[in-house]
Amino acid sequence: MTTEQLVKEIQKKKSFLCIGLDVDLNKIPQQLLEEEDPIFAFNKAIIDATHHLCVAYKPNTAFYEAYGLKGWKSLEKTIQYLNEYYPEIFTIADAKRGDIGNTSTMYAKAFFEDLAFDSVTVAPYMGKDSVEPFLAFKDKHTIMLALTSNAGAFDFQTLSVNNTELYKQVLETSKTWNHSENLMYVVGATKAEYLADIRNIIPDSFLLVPGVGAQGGNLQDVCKYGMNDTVGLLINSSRGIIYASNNADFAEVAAQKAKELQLEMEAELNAYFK
Ligand SMILES: O=C(O)c1cc(=O)[nH]c(=O)n1[C@@H]1O[C@H](COP(=O)(O)O)[C@@H](O)[C@H]1O
Repeated sequence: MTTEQLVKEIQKKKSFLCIGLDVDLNKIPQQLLEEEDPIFAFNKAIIDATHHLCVAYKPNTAFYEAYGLKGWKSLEKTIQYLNEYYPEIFTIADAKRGDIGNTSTMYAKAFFEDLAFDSVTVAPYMGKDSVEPFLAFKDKHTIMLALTSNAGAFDFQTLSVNNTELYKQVLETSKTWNHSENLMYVVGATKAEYLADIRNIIPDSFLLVPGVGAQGGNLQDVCKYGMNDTVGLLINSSRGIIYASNNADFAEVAAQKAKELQLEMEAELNAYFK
């Protein structure tokens, strides 16, 4: 999917919501455990109930890898279902990969070719040759960690290097890489006040912003500092939406939660583009 197609979808739905499909069998309605593939059954119900309110889904691969072959199969069925029935939706494999170039190429093939995701998250720690193999794929997007939502973000990401903070150096340097137009960046919603500085370095890039809902990030603050003329934001909530109920009405209640966020996003879009 191209960035232009993503922006069109945001404008059409008045939403830049990304729903995280982080499925934990201990948290889903227990009657689903009788299904042949409980993870896929859960995802399908959530997707069917919420697809009109969001523009992206982000399965975090950890929640699938934890269940071995069965989990990987559920991930494959989920992305195939999305690509077949909701091809307008932007898909993110949250895998946080990155390795020597030769290995990164295989990671890129796994997520972009075999599973056919639109994007994958990567870690920048191994540098240019670990990220460029992902960037080489046309109309695919590589979402690199910049400033993450967790407390440990302050262990390394904000340390001073070259008289700047490491995450800022990561942003600056990554702009010089081949096909850097295929980069997006992760900035945690819990770090909204840093977005003004971040926008000075990467004014036009899309940002994936996780951390509203369960982690306490504030949507309005993220929009205030992070929105740009093409919106430039995908705000993710996982647990806050998919586990809003663990009764038979889970999909319906998830849709209500998604609708609440969509309405807040619509208000932000109306204010910015008035
Ligand atoms: O790359 C991510 O998506 C990510 C980066 C980050 O800084 N913080 C963060 O929470 N995430 C992911 O975003 C999701 C957040 O989930 P909730 O806290 O349940 O909304 C999880 O899949 C995290 O792994």
